[in-house]
Amino acid sequence: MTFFERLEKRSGALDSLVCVGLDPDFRRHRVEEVAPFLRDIIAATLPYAACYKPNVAFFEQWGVPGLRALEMTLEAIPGEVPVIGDAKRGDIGSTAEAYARALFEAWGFDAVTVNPYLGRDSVEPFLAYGDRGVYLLCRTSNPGARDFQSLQLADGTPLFEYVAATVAGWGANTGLVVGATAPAELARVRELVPGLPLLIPGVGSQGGTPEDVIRAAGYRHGHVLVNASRSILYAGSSPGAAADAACALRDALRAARDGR
Ligand SMILES: O=C(O)c1cc(=O)[nH]c(=O)n1[C@@H]1O[C@H](COP(=O)(O)O)[C@@H](O)[C@H]1O
Repeated sequence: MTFFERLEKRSGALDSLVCVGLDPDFRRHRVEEVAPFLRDIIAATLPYAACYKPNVAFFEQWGVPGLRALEMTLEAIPGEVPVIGDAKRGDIGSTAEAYARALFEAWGFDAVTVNPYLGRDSVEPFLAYGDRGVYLLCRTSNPGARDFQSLQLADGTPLFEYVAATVAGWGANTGLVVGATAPAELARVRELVPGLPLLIPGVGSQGGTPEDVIRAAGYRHGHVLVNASRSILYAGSSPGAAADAACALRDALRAARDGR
């Protein structure tokens, strides 16, 4: 099964669009606490998590001990649960090949985030792993997204729309990253490329809402995946609080679908 088939299956079985972001905060933990902390978070949030998304930067910040914590964290995720390695790589083809080997083979991620700024040849080494998923940055959730991504081409098309339409033809295993903080842009992308799976970060701590996301993107298992990291991990001081936050996000997304 491909990544997107696995994601659709789990998302459907749980009726959950929630992706739990695993981004441990260096202000809150010593490195040796990270793996046990995340192991408890994973155990508690499993009933609600269609997917997990460790952002590798949050492990790399501790150097080699942080990478060991990532290894132990990945071991704590049951095999049937898809895992996205968020690394936002983007480089010339030969280097991209090394990045793809690192993320897919050494780390064993089921999907990755990739920055398509360098163009098609920089993404192809990732696409070559046909059973894995490749989420390409399209319209990010941060304020600076407007600096480049909203610039208009000569015919008036914003760059992020051009990216969406272009990468749609790059392979069967591509998806797009579109932030929850820009619902109008999210709706536009959904309209332009209805068949492409979307990874939607930016709810919770960055201010995006489940209602806006579902109104803009629709509710479809495997095709809409909504990530929250800090607002789940640090919802309270116990894994139970993280579970409650993940459950609440799942329920808010369902309620938005059902018009409740
Ligand atoms: O690719 C991503 O996941 C991503 C893209 C984007 O546009 N915005 C964004 O916040 N992210 C990631 O999603 C996570 C959001 O974390 P929280 O704001 O704590 O929920 C972080 O790991 C970000 O790096």
